[in-house]
Amino acid sequence: MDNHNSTSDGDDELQHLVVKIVDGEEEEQKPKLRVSELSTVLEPSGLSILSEVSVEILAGSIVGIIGPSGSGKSTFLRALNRMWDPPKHTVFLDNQDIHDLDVLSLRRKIGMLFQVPALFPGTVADNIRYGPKLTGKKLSDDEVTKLLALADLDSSFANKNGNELSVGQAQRVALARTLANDPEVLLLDEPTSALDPISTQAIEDTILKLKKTHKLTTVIVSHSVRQIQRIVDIIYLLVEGKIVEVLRPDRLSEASHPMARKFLELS
Ligand SMILES: Nc1ncnc2c1ncn2[C@@H]1O[C@H](COP(=O)(O)OP(=O)(O)OP(=O)(O)O)[C@@H](O)[C@H]1O
Repeated sequence: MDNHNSTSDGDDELQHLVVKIVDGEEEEQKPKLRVSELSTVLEPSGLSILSEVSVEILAGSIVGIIGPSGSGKSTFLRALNRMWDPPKHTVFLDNQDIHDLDVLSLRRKIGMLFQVPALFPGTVADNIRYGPKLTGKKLSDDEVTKLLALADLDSSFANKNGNELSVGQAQRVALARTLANDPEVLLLDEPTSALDPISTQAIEDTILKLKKTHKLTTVIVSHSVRQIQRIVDIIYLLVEGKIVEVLRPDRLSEASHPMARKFLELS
């Protein structure tokens, strides 16, 4: 771990900072996710992707992960809901080791959205109903409409086929489909990098709305430093598999790690 900004459990200064940023008050907030000394080594090559990453993600906060290409951002994000299986005792949801949860229910609690939406064959409504159906729940037309509205789509989309949609519309449907599972945490892996500005804004607005209305915890990986500054409460800067800086969005220019400075200058 570099000395710039430690993220270890004992770092009172960081916790203080995070609590203030998220709430605007000095109120104690519980960590929703805790990552403890997460290291990921690829076998058999021995390539190290993540190295002793320790962070706390507070309930109801929006956390941004930025860093150069190949620094391990997606791997970190995927480890949080076992799309990439982390070692045991390294990732905790509400203080419970995620390995102690059934993987499907974990992924319902921790939903994920990728760079390019992949809709299932069928209508938009079929896609949105898919997750709840797996647990025996059939969403009503009204519930589908509400989920569409949450992702800034009107009810006329419900009967459209996935292949009639633009990428931006499909991404909003993918978001509504993820939200249909009523997740507690949303993982977003460069969710708007393939989208036009209007769809990008719709996704950003939805993320901010969900924070207010549902106190949803969100972790977003983005190459857009501006996007990160627009929506997140706290930024983790990942370089070569290590968190090298923890920064407030309005203080990004204060990054001191040389790689971090270079990355920010070039972004
Ligand atoms: N399954 C895999 N097999 C081999 N190498 C992998 C695998 N997954 C990731 N890597 C390597 O691990 C490193 C980190 O990858 P990761 O996708 O997490 O980085 P990233 O920061 O998200 O990159 P980008 O910004 O380009 O998406 C890269 O060098 C990548 O090539």
